[in-house]
Amino acid sequence: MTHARRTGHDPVVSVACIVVAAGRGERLGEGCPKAFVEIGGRPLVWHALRAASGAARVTHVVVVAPDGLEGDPALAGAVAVVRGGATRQHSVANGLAALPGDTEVVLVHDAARCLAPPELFDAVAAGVLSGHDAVIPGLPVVDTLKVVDAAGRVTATPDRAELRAVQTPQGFRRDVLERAHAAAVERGDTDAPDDAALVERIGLPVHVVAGHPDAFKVTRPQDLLLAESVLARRAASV
Ligand SMILES: Nc1ccn([C@@H]2O[C@H](COP(=O)(O)OP(=O)(O)OP(=O)(O)O)[C@@H](O)[C@H]2O)c(=O)n1
Ligand SMILES: C[C@](O)(CO)[C@H](O)COP(=O)(O)O
Repeated sequence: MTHARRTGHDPVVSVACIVVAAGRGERLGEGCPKAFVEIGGRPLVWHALRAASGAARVTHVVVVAPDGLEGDPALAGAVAVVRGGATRQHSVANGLAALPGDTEVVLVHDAARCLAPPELFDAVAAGVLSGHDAVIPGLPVVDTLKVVDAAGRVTATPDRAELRAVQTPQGFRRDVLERAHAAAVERGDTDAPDDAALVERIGLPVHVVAGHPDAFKVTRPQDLLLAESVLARRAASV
């Protein structure tokens, strides 16, 4: 995990993955940081780190951890562990500051999307290595979405065919992501919904590739049941 590997493209390209794991998990309500809630007997962040490290194109993994948990054994194997910030955006910025110097491509991944498979990391990295500035995985939405005003009135029904539910890992040329975060600081933005939104704000294109159903975000209690069932399905298929 800490060695730059051949990616199929010469010369060797260093692809780092920042796993953000410093959130509180208020919607999950387990009373501890969400990334340290366990499925299959291991913390969510352990599963996320394992998947990122298992991707053929990922050469380094940096974890952004909650205060006081930087030394947790679940994080062994990361090239660096840094402390989280007040928002996801701040946590990613802390991870960016800790990247190995030779990093050219950065993937940013939510520990909460703990079951995203290694192939998804590779597909996103491949998109950046093929020349895109920013690549994100997305799935078609299954519900009809409405735009609603403050009074609860529907103001629009967007065409579902044009919408995607986006996931992580999201991949970027390192210089692009650093520029996007620096511009956010200059504008005073502190809580971007995702990193792609910051790249959009500096006017650069973001390319969408196929997402994966297992890359869902553990957000509410029922998501833990789904995660356990995905692990059981995987165990049954080996
Ligand atoms: N200050 C923060 C906030 C979020 N995250 C990370 O960003 C990812 C996506 O965030 P989310 O699912 O919203 O996690 P929480 O903020 O923990 O959830 P909640 O909003 O329910 O408290 C998670 O892996 C989370 O650990 C982070 O590293 N630092
Ligand atoms: C980054 C993300 O997972 C993309 O879907 C999502 O925006 C995180 O949102 P949250 O509000 O932090 O759960």
